[in-house]
Amino acid sequence: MTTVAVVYFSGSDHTHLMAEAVAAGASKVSGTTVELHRITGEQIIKGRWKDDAMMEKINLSDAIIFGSPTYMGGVAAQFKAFIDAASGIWARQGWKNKLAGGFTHSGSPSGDKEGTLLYLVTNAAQHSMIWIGSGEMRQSDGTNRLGSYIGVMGQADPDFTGTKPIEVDPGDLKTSELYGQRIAELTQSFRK
Ligand SMILES: Cc1cc2nc3c(=O)[nH]c(=O)nc-3n(C[C@H](O)[C@H](O)[C@H](O)COP(=O)(O)O)c2cc1C
Repeated sequence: MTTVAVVYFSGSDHTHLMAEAVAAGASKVSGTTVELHRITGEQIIKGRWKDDAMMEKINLSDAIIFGSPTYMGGVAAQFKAFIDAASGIWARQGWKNKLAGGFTHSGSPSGDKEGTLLYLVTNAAQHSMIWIGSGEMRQSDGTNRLGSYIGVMGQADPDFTGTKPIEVDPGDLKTSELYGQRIAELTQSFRK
């Protein structure tokens, strides 16, 4: 049995929907336990993220898939606070050789999402984790429609009226699901 943790922040639920799709994909792989861990602003006190119970669970996983919306070309502050809280784990290399992946959602077509994913790669490298790319070619059914190979990208035009339901492009959801499945399968191969 292997455990895949999906750790993410989402301000207005696009990244949350992607996280659920990643989890659904990972759940398709028998012998995989999937955990969704949502970072919230309430976990940050005086600028420091703290949730010992959540961190303990994440530490026990075999793979961690990180998700954040793109805010100003990088990860959201709330997510960065979690990353900074994990620096103690970095010091003892507690995540070494766990598999890692990442996804992000933005409002603009580019929106500089690459900056977010590249930061997640850097963080994984600092932890000596093994980064897994998206692994899908662009396809006419919407799979990897944004052509991101580092990790998974999603994009939807912002609704400045605040009246429309929160939706993620079906192709981005499919890509997220395939990514979760890919990481769960690779985690099982790696742990054999
Ligand atoms: C503080 C802030 C900064 C943002 N910066 C960017 C950005 O740099 N590029 C972009 O395309 N969208 C940007 N957006 C839009 C978000 O990426 C977009 O709304 C995304 O879907 C939010 O994901 P969520 O629903 O999971 O919170 C920003 C939104 C906020 C609130």
